[in-house]
Amino acid sequence: MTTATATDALTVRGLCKSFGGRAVLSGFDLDVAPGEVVALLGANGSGKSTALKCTVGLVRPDRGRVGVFGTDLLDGSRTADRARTRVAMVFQQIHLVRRRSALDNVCAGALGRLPLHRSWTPLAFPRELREEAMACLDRVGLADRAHERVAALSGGQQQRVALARALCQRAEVLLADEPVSALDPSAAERVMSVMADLARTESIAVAAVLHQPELARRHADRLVGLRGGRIAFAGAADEVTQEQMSSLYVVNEGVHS
Ligand SMILES: Nc1ncnc2c1ncn2[C@@H]1O[C@H](COP(=O)(O)OP(=O)(O)OP(=O)(O)O)[C@@H](O)[C@H]1O
Repeated sequence: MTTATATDALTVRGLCKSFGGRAVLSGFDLDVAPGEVVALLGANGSGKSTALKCTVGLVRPDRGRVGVFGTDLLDGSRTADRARTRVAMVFQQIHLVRRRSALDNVCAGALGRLPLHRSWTPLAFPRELREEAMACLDRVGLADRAHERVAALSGGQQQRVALARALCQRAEVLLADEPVSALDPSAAERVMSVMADLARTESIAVAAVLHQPELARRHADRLVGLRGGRIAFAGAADEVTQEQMSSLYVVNEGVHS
């Protein structure tokens, strides 16, 4: 059992989830500190996405606890809802409004923290917010594309817009589900570099599901391996052995794919 420290941004304990009586997650634990990048690795069907979705509340776990800076995220309270706004999620299939500009999409990241008494339309985003969004785009190297429609950007650029949107949300925890799986190697490298740089410079706690072990080793501080819904290993990126890594991808009768 892992022990949470006062500095952890994200603390996950004992998550369990079954679908149709079949256990897909059995006792998942995770701690991520501000500024730290943790990569979740594992074969298809090992439970990585379910672990992230349970963590953010998109899937209700059967058991377990999720804490964000000490607040229980799953207890259904208003405090939990507020704590959830500190968490952003980035997916493989990029959830941006394709016909809107990159800048509008980034501004939309702030909707959760804007006053609720007026409904914001892209034209009404306040000037300060547009400036902040522009600074976020600049942080991911896309200030010069701010006014282009998202549909006109490449997959890697769109994923960087998604990261800028998380920045504009002022997220302190970022969960990324296969953020680079659809990208070519050089775009994947760039997106991971940007994500790791944001983690370190903005003190964001990042947990990312990755399918590329070497990319994970290069950009993550720690690696967590999942096999058949259980943690197979967890350790510093430079200490996890090649054998441990390879063991995740061995065809195994216990793994659901
Ligand atoms: N909503 C659902 N209903 C039923 N089964 C599900 C559901 N979501 C996930 N599963 C099953 O849970 C298991 C784990 O799925 P999950 O998507 O978490 O794995 P993963 O490690 O992320 O896989 P991949 O690398 O292929 O994305 C799989 O066998 C999957 O079919």
